Amino acid sequence: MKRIAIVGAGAVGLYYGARLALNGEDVSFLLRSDYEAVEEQGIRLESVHGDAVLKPVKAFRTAEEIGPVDLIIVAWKATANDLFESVLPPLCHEETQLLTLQNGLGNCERLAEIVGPERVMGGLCFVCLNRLSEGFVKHTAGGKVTIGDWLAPPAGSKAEELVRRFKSANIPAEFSDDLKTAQWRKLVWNTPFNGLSIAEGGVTTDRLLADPETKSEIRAVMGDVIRAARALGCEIDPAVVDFEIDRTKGMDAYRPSSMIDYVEGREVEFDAIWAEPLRQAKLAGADVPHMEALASRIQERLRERR
Ligand SMILES: NC(=O)C1=CN([C@@H]2O[C@H](COP(=O)(O)OP(=O)(O)OC[C@H]3O[C@@H](n4cnc5c(N)ncnc54)[C@H](OP(=O)(O)O)[C@@H]3O)[C@@H](O)[C@H]2O)C=CC1
Ligand SMILES: CC(C)(CO)C(=O)C(=O)O
Repeated sequence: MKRIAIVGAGAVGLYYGARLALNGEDVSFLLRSDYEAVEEQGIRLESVHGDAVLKPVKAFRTAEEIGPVDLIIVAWKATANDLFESVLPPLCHEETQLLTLQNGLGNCERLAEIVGPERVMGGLCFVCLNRLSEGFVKHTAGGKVTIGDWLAPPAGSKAEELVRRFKSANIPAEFSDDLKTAQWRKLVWNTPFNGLSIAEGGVTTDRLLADPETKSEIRAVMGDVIRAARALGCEIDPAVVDFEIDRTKGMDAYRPSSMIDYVEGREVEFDAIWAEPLRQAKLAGADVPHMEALASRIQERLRERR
């Protein structure tokens, strides 16, 4: 059987790791603050796709204790990526594959520097997951994971095989043969909603949509993201703007992951979700004034918080 390690076992890592383990996969979790609770109570999922408990859990405090695995799933915030160089080597053998489920841009590139681009995959999670207490994840909406290879393989996609394993574990998943476009497609949501939830001082998505001014800003930022993607050769249908706004209405008072980090005083994934997309947009010559203004407002909020 193939061994899997979850690096960053928060909302996303606990949820997908537990689903895979419940389907018989050999999953080890690298845990920090949740270690004791998970050892005692296991991982508990309350989910629109069915509640579940994983117990016992293969729980570890260090990568060295886990040892080499066949697949590493990275699900910590991009703000922890500087630790890749120390955490990943003990988990790798010569063919270990890596899947990042992180939001934003720049994560695959960091992994590719360590193991080479052909072993890296990216997954975009169109899902609402919150870790409500240690080892306990609530999954309130959505569920699809779009998985693609960072470097299009000459034959036999690793990502396609992984999609099959995710689906068999009760995780809706689809394969993308264009990971870069899929990443920008995900940013169409994260850039405005995660961003304005911080820029407006820590507010939920229902409040952003209830205010005509912020709602119109959401549309404008989404337009910029789609324009930036196009300048980089990634075509996104502008109809996704209405689709995403309607989908978000169904999430009620949702707290985007970056907004939770902001209100709880933790580091925010600013580089991955705003700075790097903006840098790439400008390099490609895209006119993105709303993305730019939003990034400045977030920086201002983060400065005030210090
Ligand atoms: N939540 C969601 O619905 C979605 C999130 N995403 C993306 O997925 C990624 C993960 O998000 P999410 O699960 O919400 O984040 P969480 O904050 O819930 O989880 C991050 C986890 O990483 C762990 N971690 C951080 N640093 C280390 C370290 N040095 N060693 C071991 N563990 C560490 C944290 O441990 P500790 O608890 O000890 O700090 C925590 O368990 C992000 O990129 C996010 O943008 C994408 C789509 C949806
Ligand atoms: C957009 C969403 C809710 C998943 O669809 C997400 O990525 C987040 O909360 O960060």
